[in-house]
Amino acid sequence: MKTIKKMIRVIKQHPIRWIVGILGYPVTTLVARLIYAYGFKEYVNKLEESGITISDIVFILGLVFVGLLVANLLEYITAFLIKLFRLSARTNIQQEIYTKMQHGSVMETSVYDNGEALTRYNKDSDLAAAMVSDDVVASIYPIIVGLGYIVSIFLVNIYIGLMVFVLGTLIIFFNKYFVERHRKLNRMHLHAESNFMNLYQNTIRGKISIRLINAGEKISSMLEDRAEALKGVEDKIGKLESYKIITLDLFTSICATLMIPVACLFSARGYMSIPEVILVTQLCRDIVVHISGFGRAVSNLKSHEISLDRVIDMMDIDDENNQLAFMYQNDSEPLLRYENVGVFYGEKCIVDHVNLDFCEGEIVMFCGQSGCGKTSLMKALLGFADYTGKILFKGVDIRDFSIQELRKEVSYVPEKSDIFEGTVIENVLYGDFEANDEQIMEALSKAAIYEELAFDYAVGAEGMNLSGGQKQRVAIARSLLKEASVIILDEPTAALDGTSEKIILETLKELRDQGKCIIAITHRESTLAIADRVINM
Ligand SMILES: Nc1ncnc2c1ncn2[C@@H]1O[C@H](COP(=O)(O)OP(=O)(O)OP(=O)(O)O)[C@@H](O)[C@H]1O
Repeated sequence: MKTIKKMIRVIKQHPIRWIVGILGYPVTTLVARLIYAYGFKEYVNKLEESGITISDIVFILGLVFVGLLVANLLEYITAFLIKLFRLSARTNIQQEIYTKMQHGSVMETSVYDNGEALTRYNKDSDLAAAMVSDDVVASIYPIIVGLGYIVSIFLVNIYIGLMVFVLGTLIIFFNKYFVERHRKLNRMHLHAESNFMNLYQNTIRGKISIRLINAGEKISSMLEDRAEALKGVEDKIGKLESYKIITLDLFTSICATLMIPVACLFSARGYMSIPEVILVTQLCRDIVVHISGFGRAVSNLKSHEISLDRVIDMMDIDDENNQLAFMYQNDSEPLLRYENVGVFYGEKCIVDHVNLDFCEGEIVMFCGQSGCGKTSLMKALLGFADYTGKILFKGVDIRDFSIQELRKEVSYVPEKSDIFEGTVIENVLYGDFEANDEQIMEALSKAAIYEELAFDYAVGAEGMNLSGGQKQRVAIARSLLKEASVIILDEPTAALDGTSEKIILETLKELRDQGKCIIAITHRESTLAIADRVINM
């Protein structure tokens, strides 16, 4: 029941396509086979009649041919529909994952590091889509078609029908053991794959550091170990599949073969005609194929359910609070107030009982021991860390209005900003995509970067061809482009030379004079010098 509920979540986006695709394919296949069987029977009957003409035979065969053609055409259309469903289901899942990574709570999304998020986005979304489409078709198909065949055998001879039914049920029960083993191994496989991907991603990201500390060999050997672990699980899956072939599949095929002498015996005793023996033999072989297919499909369905669970985990991430904006200015209140605030990462309390006020038109600077929680206090305001107590913006508890609205009012330059692949201008535009050239130039010049980097200078991935100070200044220019009333800067001048620092500090003073609230975290004496207030934590 739980599995069905999970599946419905994906199916409900294209229900018609799914229902027609799932049921249409096996039903039309069954109809095609029945037309064939009926045509075969009629053909044999006619051959046994005296006075049969060529035109009678042509008429029967023609009728069967047209019937088969229509049934096959419908079969292909429904097969196409289910393929279409699979593709759109995968795209929808990926889109939801992508959206959650963008809009889900930062605290929850940070659990998924790069490798894990990528495995879920690429592999799990594909397997989850396969589960609700191909695996369901592959499970229903043998039930509908196989049952149709068993009924046909019952109609020919009830005893052989009963034997086939009992053996088929027995084989399905044996299959259960392999399904469970396969599911366990598949879970291990996904885990091993994520493990490998995580380290692989880290080696790409940290390629410079790895060279600097001469850790290449160590990392390579760790990667090899993880690849080996992955291969180990793949070997186990391969062994299980081979074991299944030489036990269950062999048993299934022996059962089907045994039906031939039994049918011959029935024929010798006069209970069946020779054409019926041929028909039963043929149908028994088909049933074996369907029973094996059913086993494989259920096994895949159960294994792929793990992937569905993994993508649903991500799809269930809560969106960041997006209540309606509810902002008003209460002049008697400070712009920003921390009331008895404690910041937490999970159970870990970083700071507690913090009471602070920040007003318009002032520069407040934080300094204090590394790791004492300066950045965390700012992260709480931006919704990146859990907190207790109250944070008030313009007199209103920030929990009472949307985090998106709040972020419009706050510009934040982290200690290490994200620099994206693209031009300088493209990087700065993240501050305000609507900004015009003049505004961009002003931001670049106030961030002391205007003369140094051309607008269209091509920035490499993660800003690899920019100096530390240039990255910092591009990030500051980006934050200046955003019209915010609070500007928070984490170590804004740490990587700057004296001249650039001077320009940035002038800019901060200018912004303060325009009524902005500037909050900076710094340890640098020359930067602290322009503060109206210094908070020592
Ligand atoms: N995402 C996180 N999960 C768990 N602990 C965290 C997380 N981020 C920071 N911490 C911990 O919170 C504490 C405070 O970190 P924070 O970055 O706020 O310090 P800071 O005062 O800004 O330090 P610095 O001056 O070195 O930047 C540290 O002990 C850090 O290990």
